[in-house]
Parts: sequence; structure tokens; C-alpha cells
Amino acid sequence: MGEAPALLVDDLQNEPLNGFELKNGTCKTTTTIGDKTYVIGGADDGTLSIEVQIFDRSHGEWVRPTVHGIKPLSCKGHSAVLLKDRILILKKGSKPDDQIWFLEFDTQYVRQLQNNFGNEVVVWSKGVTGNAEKPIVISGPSGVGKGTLIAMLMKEFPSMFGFSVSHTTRAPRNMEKDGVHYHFTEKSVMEKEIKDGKFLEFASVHGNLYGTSVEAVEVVADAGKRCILDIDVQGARSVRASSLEAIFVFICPPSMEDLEKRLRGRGTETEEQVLKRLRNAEAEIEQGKSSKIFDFILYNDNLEECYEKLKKLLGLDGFVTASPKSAPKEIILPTNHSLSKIDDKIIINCMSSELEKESKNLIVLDVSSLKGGAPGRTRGLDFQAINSFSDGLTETDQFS
Ligand SMILES: Nc1nc2c(ncn2[C@@H]2O[C@H](COP(=O)(O)OP(=O)(O)O)[C@@H](O)[C@H]2O)c(=O)[nH]1
Ligand SMILES: Nc1ncnc2c1ncn2[C@@H]1O[C@H](COP(=O)(O)OP(=O)(O)O)[C@@H](O)[C@H]1O
Repeated sequence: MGEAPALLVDDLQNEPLNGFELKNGTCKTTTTIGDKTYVIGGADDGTLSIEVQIFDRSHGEWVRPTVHGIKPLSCKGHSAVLLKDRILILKKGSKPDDQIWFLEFDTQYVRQLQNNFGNEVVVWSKGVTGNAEKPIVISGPSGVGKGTLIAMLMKEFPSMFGFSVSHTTRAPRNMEKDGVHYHFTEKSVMEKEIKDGKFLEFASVHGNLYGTSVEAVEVVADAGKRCILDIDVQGARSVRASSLEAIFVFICPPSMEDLEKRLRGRGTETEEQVLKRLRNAEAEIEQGKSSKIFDFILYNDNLEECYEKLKKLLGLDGFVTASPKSAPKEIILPTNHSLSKIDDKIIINCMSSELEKESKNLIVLDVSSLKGGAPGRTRGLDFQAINSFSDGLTETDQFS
């Protein structure tokens, strides 16, 4: 795979495009990977919304890829740099939380989608500074105590954990609040959103549809918290296969009799629903124990003991106080810039003539520790802003 040129909008007219001419002023960049040239930028309707087309040099034809993920909002232009499995897009004149994007063309997630869809696939993901700790996926049969254990964790460590609020088509229980316990939704609405790629995973459980939206996981990570997902075994399997790296915990009841007692004792289900949940529980326990999805299996016999074990495996035993993390500092990329790439570092050189007289402002973007978040996010970006003054001194600020 050849090194891509870091392109500025002005360079585009000079880019050889196998006879296909780019319209002037459409703010497009081209990045060539093997036989393919990815043309990213302003749509032909004259707006500056960001579209993707691929020119297949070996066949001399244009390919319109299937584009997954939410694409970046339109902008005044952008620069593009080729990384190993994705193209880094630096948007010009955009807000700090919307200026760095990735067009994935060969990540694990893209290859998985390519297998399913069988054609050219690319995926948009938004660049996020800093890392989020691995989310925790908790599964187990209905009534085993997942919700109780999660509530204990959130109560003891409120600034550390955040709950992924799932969508479901089941009716709310008496004490359940929309947007807090679940996003209660209509089946047709949820099915449409699943089709639109908004869900990290979904499954039909006990006759209802449940699913985790990408947003549900990312709002928790964006708040600097560690995300907890309470999902069934099918959902856990889907998350395992996704780009989201997580810790998987399965909670087992001490016996089926205890499970039945707890489920009935909770008093939230009709007799018919209780029986359905108990029937499903046997298969879930079987899968939870035998499949290689779960990193840990915990027996919830004595609640306090089980909670202590959960804390231990999360490294929280003996934990005294959780210091809230400070939000990452914001950095605004210069609209006028040139780019160069040295190993895993992208050097963004401010081209403002005013600034250039006195100092040469550089921003170094470190992409050595990129990590897939939920599909749609790439975490682990690290910035350094360097002001080099005419006397040779440098001033460095780190943002991560
Ligand atoms: N796959 C998947 N399962 C979910 C999701 N949210 C909840 N579940 C699972 O759906 C099942 C039923 O949940 P619920 O109706 O709240 O009943 P409860 O588990 O008995 O409290 C449980 O196994 C949950 O773990 C989700 O977003 N995705
Ligand atoms: N270790 C335990 N021993 C006895 N009862 C428990 C234990 N853990 C949870 N419970 C009770 O069992 C019921 C079901 O627990 P819940 O957390 O709602 O299960 P889940 O979220 O897995 O469906 C609740 O009434 C809860 O208070």
C-alpha cells in the first residue's frame, strides 16, 4: 500500500485522475490505495456535503461504495491522509468535536460488512481524543440479579460508571422511566433505525425487540465514564464480533429454583411471561457457560459476595475514591494548513501568513494508539500544539 500524499484543496486540480476531471472548487481530495482512488468531498449538486466515490484504476470505472455510519456534516473543505486501514480526514472550519473523521476502508469492521454485503464498503467514524475504558457487558437470565448488581455499582461509583440505555419494544414496568431504564419504542420505528445502522447490536428476547444504539454507548464514553451494558447472550455475541472492545461477564443463578423465586418475588411479570423467561433461562445459562463469549462467570448466590467478586474482577476492590476525570481540552485546527506524515505522527502546519511572521504554529496529531470504539467512533487521538518562536524556543501543550 503506497503512501498517500497529504492533499490540500488547491492541489486537487493538479492531481492525475485517469482522465476524470474534478470540478473546480468542489473541495475534493483523492487518496490512492493500490488500484483504487478514493475521491472524497463535495457532492456534484454543488453543496459541500461529503460524499465518497472510488475510481477503480484496474477496470477504469467508477464504483459507488456502500457507505455505513453517519457521515460528517458539510464543511469548507478538508485534507486527507492515508493511514494503514483508514483515511484520516481533517475538516476545515469545523467545531473541535467535528473536525477529525476517519473513512475506514480495510478495518475489521469493514471486512465483516464486506462479507455480509459482498460489495465495496466504507465506514465513517468520528475521531475522539483520549481513551475510554473498556465497557462491561453483563448478561444472564432474567431475574438472576443483573440489574441489582449494576445498580449497586452505579451507586457506589457514580462518577465512574454510566449505563447504556437500551431500546426496547416491551411495555414499561410501573417504576421504569423512558430514557432512564430503556428507550421504549415502537417496533416499526426500531426496525427502521436498525436498518439505518444506528444499532451496535439488537436481538429478539422473550418475544420483544431489544437493542443497544451506538449513541447509547458513546454518550457514556463521551462523558468520561465506563459504560455498562445489560444485554442478553445474543447481544453479547454481536458485541464480541464488533469493533467495541469490552469485558464480558455472565451472571448465573445458584439454581433454577432460586431463579424462579427471584423472578416471581420481583412481581413485575405476568404468569405467562414468568414461564417464558424460565424456559429461555435454561438455554441462556447453557450458552453463557459453554460459549467462549464470556471472560468471567459469576454465581449470584449471596448478593454481597457476588458484588465483591464483580468489583474484584473490575479492579475495584479496596478502591477508595474515584477522582473525576477532567474533560479533554479542545483544540481548533487552523483552516489554512499543510500536512505531512512522519510514522504515526501527522504534522499540521498552520499556513496563516499573519502567524507565520512571528511563529510557526504546529499541531502534532499522534495516531499510534487508535482504537475502535462502538462503530462510528475512533478513539485514542492525541494532540500536541507546538508554538515555535523565532528565537528557536518551543512551547508544548498536550491534549489527549
Ligand atoms: N440484546 C440485547 N438484550 C437486551 C438489551 N437490553 C436488555 N436486554 C436483555 O433483555 C432481557 C430482558 O430484559 P428486561 O425486559 O429488562 O427483563 P429483566 O432482565 O428480567 O429485568 C435481559 O436478558 C436483558 O439483558 C439490549 O439492548 N440488547
Ligand atoms: N443474590 C440474590 N439473592 C436473592 N435475591 C436476589 C439476589 N440478587 C437479586 N435478587 C433479587 O432478585 C430479583 C431479580 O433481580 P434483578 O436485578 O431484577 O434481575 P435481572 O436484572 O437479572 O432480571 C430482584 O427482586 C432482586 O432484589
